[in-house]
Amino acid sequence: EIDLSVSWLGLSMASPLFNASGVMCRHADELDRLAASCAGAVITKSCTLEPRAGNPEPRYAALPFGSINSMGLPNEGFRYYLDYARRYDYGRGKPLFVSVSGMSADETLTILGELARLDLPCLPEVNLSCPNVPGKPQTGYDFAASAALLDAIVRIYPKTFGVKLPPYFDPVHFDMMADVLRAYPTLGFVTCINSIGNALVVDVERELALIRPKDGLGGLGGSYVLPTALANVREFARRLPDRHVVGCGGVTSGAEAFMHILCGATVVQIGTCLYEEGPGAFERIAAELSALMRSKGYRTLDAFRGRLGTP
Ligand SMILES: O=C1NC(=O)NC(C(=O)O)N1
Repeated sequence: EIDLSVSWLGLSMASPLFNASGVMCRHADELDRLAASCAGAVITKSCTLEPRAGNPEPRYAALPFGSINSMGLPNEGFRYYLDYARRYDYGRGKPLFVSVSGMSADETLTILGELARLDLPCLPEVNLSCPNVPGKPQTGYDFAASAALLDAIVRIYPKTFGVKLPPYFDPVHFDMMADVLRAYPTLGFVTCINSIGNALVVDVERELALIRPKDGLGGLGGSYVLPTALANVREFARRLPDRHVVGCGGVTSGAEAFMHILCGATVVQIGTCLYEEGPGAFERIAAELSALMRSKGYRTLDAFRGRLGTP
């Protein structure tokens, strides 16, 4: 029988699939719905110190092959998510991840300090890559700022944590960011990728950008980003063999989840497809993945994880 389970970072998951931060995870009822679905884990919307309404609408648009968004970190504030993490039923076997995206390094450190004090079984995913707060650069594209933040984080957060990375597009940048990340032994996982930032989609008939923030600039998600996501998964998995890579980007089917795992992903997050299809996507994609594995004679994910070859 096909076994889709994953054991990693002291966690065990019945399915390698869960939501990408930002999708169906801003409010407690959404998070509960994810926990009740076939998702193998749950991650919260990136939180900031104070609640945020986010950017003016329209700020999300579905596209023929994915999505564009400039939400601007709308969230209930970190205390809301820490409270959810306090009340969460870890016994049901679905890990909880808390995404953290302070509006400054200090905010991120304050949030992580509070999280450390609670000493809960949840793990932080520190978002280094939100492209949608006007005037706020993606930390992940500034290697010195990333190192400085990580230096400060490991001083106040003693446990295992992860980071959400933006996509990189040059081997030199894969090398430079991997060199930064390698220096932090408690960095247990890197999530590749966040949306491809600052894309522009045009409505020809109305001669308008599709979304309002930043005059139409927003993060690209969905099928458009799959090849870039796979490259980032494979390149970071190669460079950080003793850490886990969480694959994210362009997963709409079992075959695409298979691709991410073949490229080295331990587990896989689903964003745009979840937003458009709903939590039934987890069951469908898991069933498709199982069927594909069966057709190839693989019984477990370990049988093919990281085994992508070159012709
Ligand atoms: O990290 C993020 N990535 C995105 O694509 N959008 C959200 C956001 O805008 O809040 N944040």
